[in-house]
Amino acid sequence: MELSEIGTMFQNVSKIRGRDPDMSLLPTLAEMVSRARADLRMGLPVMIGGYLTAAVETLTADRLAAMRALGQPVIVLTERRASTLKARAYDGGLARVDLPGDADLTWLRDLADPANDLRHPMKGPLFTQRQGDTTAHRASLALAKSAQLLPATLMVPAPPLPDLTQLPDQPLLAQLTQEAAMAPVAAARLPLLSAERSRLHIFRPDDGGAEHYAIEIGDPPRDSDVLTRLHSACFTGDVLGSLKCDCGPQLHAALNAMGQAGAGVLLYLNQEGRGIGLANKMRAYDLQNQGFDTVEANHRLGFEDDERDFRIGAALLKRLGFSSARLMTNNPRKVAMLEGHDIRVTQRVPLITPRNRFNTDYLDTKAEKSGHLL
Ligand SMILES: Nc1nc2c(ncn2[C@@H]2O[C@H](COP(=O)(O)OP(=O)(O)OP(=O)(O)O)[C@@H](O)[C@H]2O)c(=O)[nH]1
Ligand SMILES: [Zn+2]
Repeated sequence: MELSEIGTMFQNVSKIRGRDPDMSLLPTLAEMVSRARADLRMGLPVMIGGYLTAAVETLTADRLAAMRALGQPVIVLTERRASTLKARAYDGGLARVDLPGDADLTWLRDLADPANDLRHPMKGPLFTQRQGDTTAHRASLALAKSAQLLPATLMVPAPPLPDLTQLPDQPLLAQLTQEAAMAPVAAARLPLLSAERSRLHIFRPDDGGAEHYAIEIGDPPRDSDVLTRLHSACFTGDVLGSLKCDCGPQLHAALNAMGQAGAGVLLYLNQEGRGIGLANKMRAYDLQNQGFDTVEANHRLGFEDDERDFRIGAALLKRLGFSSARLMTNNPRKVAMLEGHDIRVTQRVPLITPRNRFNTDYLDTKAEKSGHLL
């Protein structure tokens, strides 16, 4: 669906309702996408282009039957998941698998979720499609990921259904890759153990995504290369003190260093599990208990190694008025990203924390596969 058609669609809706609303009261594309995320998480299908689309993870048996009644559905998987399942991905990054006539909800869920891969390895033969436009299918996976669901959807061509969220495929894809604008919402003084002179700032993106935080220690001059940490949320490490990763110790080491220096900015980005969300991170941990490393586990779930959008860090620093940083990290990608988005990194400050028997393999994998300097 073209952008111009969205306007027509809205006009039709207003005609149905028998009034002529001010267009500014109707949802924008960004708002429709945010609504669609919530729909998929609840198990409600959405329309993407000409396809009725449901997330496999939240699909119910009734809705599976109803989708089958409309035609031949396809299961859309990322190439990562497809390669684990030995399904051919002809579409560059994704595979469209024909839903077999006898497949039930359990079969479908096992296709999306690798939890039982080792127990029931054979899912096939899987027949994948190779012709036609895949824009809507690509958009469906991007939407599922942004809803922090498993990247697996069920799609079937269908006429528009009233009351379902309707999204145009190409604009949806563009919207999901666009950088969100960050608005400051509130800030207040917050004395910390590591630094009594601290402020917590809350930022809200304009795309309905998660809020992010900045902890400003002291009063760093805006023209200085401020001591900076980009920290990604880790509920297990930051809050529970998990021994499986280095997040908790890194968080506190960074705050302590800033406290001692008397100035710094710690950006707390709500990108749990390298952007896949806590539920998927726990799925990844379950796979790690089955013997896969942190990168392999992400791939088996259908994700890339790292699904974070690091542009957010640069956007927040700029919002706070900084243009250069001394960055506390072992991850060269964070340095490259900031430099690529107009933040000069004058120094990389290593942030090495102690190893233990639960995190040592994880740290080795970060060094070997993700390029961390440990
Ligand atoms: N998917 C996944 N995420 C994990 C796992 N272990 C930790 N994480 C997440 O990884 C992220 C770690 O973030 P950071 O410490 O900011 O980043 P980093 O890439 O390790 O780089 P550094 O700046 O060197 O620490 C957090 O979002 C954690 O929740 C795992 O096994 N799987
Ligand atoms: Zn962690």
